[in-house]
Amino acid sequence: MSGIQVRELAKRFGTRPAVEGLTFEVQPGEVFGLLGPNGAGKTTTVRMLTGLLQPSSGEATVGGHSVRTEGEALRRAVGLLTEQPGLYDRLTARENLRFFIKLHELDEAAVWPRIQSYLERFGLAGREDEACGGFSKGMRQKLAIVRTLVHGPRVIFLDEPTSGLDPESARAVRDAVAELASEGRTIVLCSHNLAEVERLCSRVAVIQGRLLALAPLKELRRAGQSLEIRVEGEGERFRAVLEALPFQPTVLSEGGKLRVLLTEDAQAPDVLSCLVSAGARVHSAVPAHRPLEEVYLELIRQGRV
Ligand SMILES: Nc1ncnc2c1ncn2[C@@H]1O[C@H](COP(=O)(O)OP(=O)(O)OP(=O)(O)O)[C@@H](O)[C@H]1O
Repeated sequence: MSGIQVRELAKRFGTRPAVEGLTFEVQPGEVFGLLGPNGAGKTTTVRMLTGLLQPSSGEATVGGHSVRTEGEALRRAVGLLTEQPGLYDRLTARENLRFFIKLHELDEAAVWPRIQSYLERFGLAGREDEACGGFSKGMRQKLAIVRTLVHGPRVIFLDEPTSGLDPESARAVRDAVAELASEGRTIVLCSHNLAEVERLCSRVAVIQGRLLALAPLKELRRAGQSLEIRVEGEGERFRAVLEALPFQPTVLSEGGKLRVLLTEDAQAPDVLSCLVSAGARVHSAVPAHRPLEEVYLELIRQGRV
């Protein structure tokens, strides 16, 4: 079985639970976001799913390998980009990569063309024979990503992959991630960069010691969608009539702009016909999604109570 299947996974350090009751699945070809505030248990979860830490209870299968009983095979099969690039400063980029090629017992001649294509994509081609100690933070990060991909893993865990990268490099990395997913690889992205999560992930889990939410990104954002309407004159004149609609929407007005919070798409036509009947001249009406950040912060707030 490929992809990731997690069932009631938990880790305690001593008597203190770091994470518990984690249950989710990630399909091949999916970019799955693992979100949560500092100390929420993301790293602990990733370490369990990559065979670096034994769970206290529960089970998970990653790329067909049990995290409990097949740690060795699992560690060889997955790709893991950790927060710290963990490169050998005194070795050149090529030597660093060669080290991992040997570790995975791969034929260098066979894998190098793919590695070379990543080096080119990330602007590192031509720098292969320089010592990593002299690389900038971004160059080290990009080399660490190449290293994560050396063995062509089917399941890839990326912790803050674009941290420290300039916008152009960050885009190159995002494009590479999307491409890896389109090749049918399973990708788990841990990130505090919610704009990046919105761009890359199809589904997310929000955790804080336990699962607070597990949903397609679209669904999370739909919670609290709104309609942004521009009318002639002051929007405030229409607030009362809109709030009197059967579904009693919350209405915010500012100058000629009205923001009507909806609970479902089907309410939009009612809002517009109500406005027109009340004599409003409507210039535009645009559905607006609530930014992921707002939904995320609300989930964390609710999770704390
Ligand atoms: N080896 C360890 N020994 C004891 N406690 C640990 C250990 N590793 C993690 N923890 C605890 O487990 C909890 C979860 O930590 P974890 O590093 O998984 O969080 P995180 O979500 O990755 O945070 P961040 O976003 O800051 O990286 C924290 O309370 C942390 O102190």
